[in-house]
Amino acid sequence: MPFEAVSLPGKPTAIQFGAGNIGRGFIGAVLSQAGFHVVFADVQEKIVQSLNENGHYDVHILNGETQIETIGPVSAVMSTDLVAIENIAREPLSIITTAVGPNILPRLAKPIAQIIRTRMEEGMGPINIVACENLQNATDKLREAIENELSDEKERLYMQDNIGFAICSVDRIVPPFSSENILDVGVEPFFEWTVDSNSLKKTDPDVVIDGMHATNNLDAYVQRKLFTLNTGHAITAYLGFLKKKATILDAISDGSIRDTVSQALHESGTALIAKHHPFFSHEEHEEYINKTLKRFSNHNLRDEVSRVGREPLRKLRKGDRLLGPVEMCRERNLEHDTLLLGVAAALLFYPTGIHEDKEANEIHDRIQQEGIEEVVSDLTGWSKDDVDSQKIIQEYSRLKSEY
Ligand SMILES: NC(=O)C1=CN([C@@H]2O[C@H](COP(=O)(O)OP(=O)(O)OC[C@H]3O[C@@H](n4cnc5c(N)ncnc54)[C@H](O)[C@@H]3O)[C@@H](O)[C@H]2O)C=CC1
Ligand SMILES: O=P(O)(O)OC[C@H]1O[C@](O)(CO)[C@@H](O)[C@@H]1O
Repeated sequence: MPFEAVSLPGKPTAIQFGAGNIGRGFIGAVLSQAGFHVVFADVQEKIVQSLNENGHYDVHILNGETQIETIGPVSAVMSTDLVAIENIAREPLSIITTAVGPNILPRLAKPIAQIIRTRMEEGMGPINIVACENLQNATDKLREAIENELSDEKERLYMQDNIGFAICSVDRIVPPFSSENILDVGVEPFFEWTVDSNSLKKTDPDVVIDGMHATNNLDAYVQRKLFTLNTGHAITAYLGFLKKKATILDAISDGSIRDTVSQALHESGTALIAKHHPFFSHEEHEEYINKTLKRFSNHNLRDEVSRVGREPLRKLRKGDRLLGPVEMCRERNLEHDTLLLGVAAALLFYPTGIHEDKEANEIHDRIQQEGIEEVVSDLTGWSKDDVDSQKIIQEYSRLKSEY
């Protein structure tokens, strides 16, 4: 069934691809509260239909008290419906955001290329695109995919002059939430959305977005978040899984897991401070680590270790939350044994039943078929006799026999 996004006179439009946890619980909510008419583009017909029928939804701030923010007016289209997408392109659009998952991101190239093409044909002015995914340089990857989707040099030149592609760091824990209304979301109180100010184009209408912080030092923010919050979260999930803990709260409440995660974050932190000095001081970073550990201990969130550990192959990519801080430490000759333990724990993540994970299965099968040495060497790019490869394998064997 086709869905039309209704235009609201006087309000600038924002398209948010992905009406999931982060889409509704964070980015869509910030944009709506900043004065945009938010049009969600998703592939789930049920969600799209509900958004159009209700025109709003509730964000429950999970802080132990009843705090609800109603977000609206909003509407939605199917991201596969290129006619509906084209119609939004003609609106007073100023920003496109995404939160669909790094593996899905390239699929947005087609609808976004359609928006760019339509705006070029209509002689319309600049807009900005910000991919809000847990992936370094996600927006750059999206831009490459869009570039390949465009038909000719004229479209590419229009894109170069009129489309701002800004990378960002997106930080708010939004686990799945159960409520009578499928649109409602439950979020932690904390949020931080930081966008690269150097890449933003001036748009018309130009709206100052409260809740979006623009900086010209984005790399430092991205790495601080990815190599602290996400590194700590992932290691908590993988160690929690091994100790049969269901949730992040259960896992972080285990003293030995907490100590290990804290140690890993201090290893990563030492490298972050060294790399981004004087952007972070020791004192500030210590506070950031403590705040992160506190966020994992939020008694009002039910965040399963299976969700936080999901897609371990992606999390084990070079530059991501596990090997990223390890490389930073290796480059500087800094201690990183606990981070290597985290890598070993990720290799043992193997949830079954309703939590089964394709990537975890793939790792498991590859280790069975090729052996742990081969898999470690392939993922890390290090030789089999590299001292860190050996350490990962030792930790892997130890954890495997212990749990
Ligand atoms: N949930 C969280 O706490 C946080 C998530 N992130 C990142 O945000 C991104 C989204 O994560 P979540 O919201 O948790 O996932 P989610 O699974 O709740 O939402 C993803 C949404 O994308 C939609 N989708 C899938 N294919 C699509 C397509 N082709 N076009 C349009 N929509 C499509 C899905 O139907 C779903 O509604 C990920 O990159 C994640 O790493 C970042 C920070 C926090
Ligand atoms: O969304 P991903 O990249 O699979 O990883 C889960 C992580 O993302 C978050 O959802 C938010 O940053 C965290 O809860 C967790 O660290």
